[in-house]
Amino acid sequence: MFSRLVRPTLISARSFSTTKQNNAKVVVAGASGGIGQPLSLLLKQSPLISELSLYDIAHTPGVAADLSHIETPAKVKGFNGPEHLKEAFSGAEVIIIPAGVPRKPGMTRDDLFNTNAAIVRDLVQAIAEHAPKALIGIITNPVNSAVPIAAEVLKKAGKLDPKRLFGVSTLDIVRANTFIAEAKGLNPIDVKVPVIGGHSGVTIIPLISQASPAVSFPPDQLKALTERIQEAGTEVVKAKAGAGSATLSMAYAGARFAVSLLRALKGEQNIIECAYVLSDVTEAKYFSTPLVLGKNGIEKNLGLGKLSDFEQDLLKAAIPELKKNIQKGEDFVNKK
Ligand SMILES: NC(=O)c1ccc[n+]([C@@H]2O[C@H](COP(=O)([O-])OP(=O)(O)OC[C@H]3O[C@@H](n4cnc5c(N)ncnc54)[C@H](O)[C@@H]3O)[C@@H](O)[C@H]2O)c1
Ligand SMILES: O=C(O)C[C@H](O)C(=O)O
Repeated sequence: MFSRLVRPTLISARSFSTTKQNNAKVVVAGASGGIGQPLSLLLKQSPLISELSLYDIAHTPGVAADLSHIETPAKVKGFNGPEHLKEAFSGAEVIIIPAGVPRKPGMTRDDLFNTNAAIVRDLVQAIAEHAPKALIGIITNPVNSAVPIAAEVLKKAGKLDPKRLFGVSTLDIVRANTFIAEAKGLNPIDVKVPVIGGHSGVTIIPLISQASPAVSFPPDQLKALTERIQEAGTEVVKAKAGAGSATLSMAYAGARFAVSLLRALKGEQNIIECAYVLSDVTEAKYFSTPLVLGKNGIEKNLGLGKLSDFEQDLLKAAIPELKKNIQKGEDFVNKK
């Protein structure tokens, strides 16, 4: 089934005029940041977007003015500060949230909770008020807790539609594709590796046994590759040495995910992405698996597929950590 994973083409500036267009308003919340800026740049190139709404608490007018000169149809508008949330969010079909602080060396994603939980809560509260039908993609870490926070806020507002809320784990898939392609001398464009679970350390579960094309590795190499995929975010944090975490690869992954949502909204069939969503596939209430996307968000959850013994053990290790992260997010909204 994973051969049907679809990789979007991020269309270059001049090719848009012959391509079918859409009228979607897309919001990037956190648009001035390390992820927000390149993500907005990539989205500005999509013919599926008629309005690109850039929201942040700093620097948005400059980012919007800059991007607005690019010769593609998407109209760019910048909104600075919470008093503009209504205008920024109203009528949006897709809202992608990369707002919040990134890690420094030595930190875990969970160490970001104290700062980022409130940011996600407040932005999602504004979505509940101004764009309750939007498809929401949460990039902000810790994703494992941020998505439960968003769900609880939406639930309290009577606006939760579990089919429309996603934690963006696409970067894990992008990395798995890249690393497996490198190891086997393949073109990464042809490689599709599902990555399930959550988005931190042991909760990231690459399903290399389900890769397309089929690949196999001796046990020690399989373990090393799996651990590299699980720790790839830390690899970037260390390399950036205090200047943040992955931004450019995340912008690519975020654009890939947003474009997949838009293509599905437009009625394209067989759009499949893994994402961290409300789920009854495992004991963890939120879990990432491959999803068929459609006009209303999740059309079908494709579940785990057949796991190898090695992957079963990864799943066992992930569940307690996921449950803890989920509880922490829910408690943040409900036990104040
Ligand atoms: N899901 C993933 O795979 C993944 C990958 C990389 C990074 N991340 C996470 O994405 C987040 C952003 O990373 P970054 O490198 O872009 O950080 P950054 O500090 O460069 O940018 C964050 C932006 O958020 C803005 N912001 C802060 N509070 C806001 C609010 N209340 N409303 C709107 N905007 C607000 C800031 O002004 C800034 O422009 C971090 O939490 C990071 O851990 C997730
Ligand atoms: O590692 C981080 O803190 C950022 C992100 O979650 C990543 O996987 O790159």
